[in-house]
Amino acid sequence: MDGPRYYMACLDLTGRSVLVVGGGRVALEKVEGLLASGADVTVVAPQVVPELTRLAVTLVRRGYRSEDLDGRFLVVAATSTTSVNRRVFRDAEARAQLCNVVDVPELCSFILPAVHRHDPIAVAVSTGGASPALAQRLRDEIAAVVRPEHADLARRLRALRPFAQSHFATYEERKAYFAGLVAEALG
Ligand SMILES: C[C@@]1(CC(=O)O)C2=NC(=C\c3[nH]c(c(CCC(=O)O)c3CC(=O)O)Cc3[nH]c(c(CC(=O)O)c3CCC(=O)O)/C=C3\N/C(=C\2)[C@@H](CCC(=O)O)[C@]3(C)CC(=O)O)/[C@H]1CCC(=O)O
Ligand SMILES: NC(=O)c1ccc[n+]([C@@H]2O[C@H](COP(=O)([O-])OP(=O)(O)OC[C@H]3O[C@@H](n4cnc5c(N)ncnc54)[C@H](O)[C@@H]3O)[C@@H](O)[C@H]2O)c1
Repeated sequence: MDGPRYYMACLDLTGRSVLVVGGGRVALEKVEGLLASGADVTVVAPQVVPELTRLAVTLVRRGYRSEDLDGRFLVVAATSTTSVNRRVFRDAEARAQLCNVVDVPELCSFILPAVHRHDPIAVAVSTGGASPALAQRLRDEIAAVVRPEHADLARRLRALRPFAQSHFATYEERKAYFAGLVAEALG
């Protein structure tokens, strides 16, 4: 059976408050990804792996409570207890907050793609939940297409944006200018 047709987006988590429920290896992996995106991370779990205590997160060492969701932009749950994961999802849905329960797509309002970063470029592949193993394989193949000159070009084009805004009067002119520069650089 086909799953949902997911809406693809890039979230700006800089300085935004994110809750991670659970403090095991899987939670650690998610926390590292969230911190790398600039999120302000709170972890709630009775037990946490030692690595988590060395990261710049707020640790709350007890079981999850509904009010832990207060003020969060989104929540990721990675506990080993299905009833807790279910409760987090139900609470998040009731508050219209984004929720990912790791590896349980029916308890997710968003799922995670396989990602390759070559800043500022990011390649993300989702199979819509059909196969994470296939998503990883495709991610690696597509990542090989993204070369250092693409990242350099992206940086140079970004630097030209203020000039284009002030120099060209219309959207059409700016579009033609940037398309021309990309074609000139890459053929
Ligand atoms: C891409 C990645 C991103 C990330 O997690 O950051 C990610 N899973 C990764 C790895 C991975 N996960 C699994 C394996 C074993 C091989 C396999 O089963 O294929 C491997 C491979 C490995 O471990 O190397 C098992 C698995 N995963 C899900 C289920 C449930 C199910 O299938 O129903 C099961 C079965 C559990 C079981 O059998 O018990 C569900 C989800 N996993 C997703 C994402 C979402 C859909 C992504 C998409 O659209 O493709 C979704 C729906 C929800 C979510 O978790 O967001 C990350 C790679 C990170 C990287 O390499 O950078
Ligand atoms: N380990 C893996 O490779 C792997 C891979 C994919 C998925 N998973 C699944 O992901 C989940 C987490 O895996 P893990 O290896 O990190 O598990 P783990 O057992 O090491 O960690 C579970 C964490 O959940 C916390 N927890 C338990 N009850 C809680 C509650 N009421 N409130 C808040 N936190 C609570 C525990 O304190 C612990 O920190 C499991 O369901 C597992 O099946 C594991």
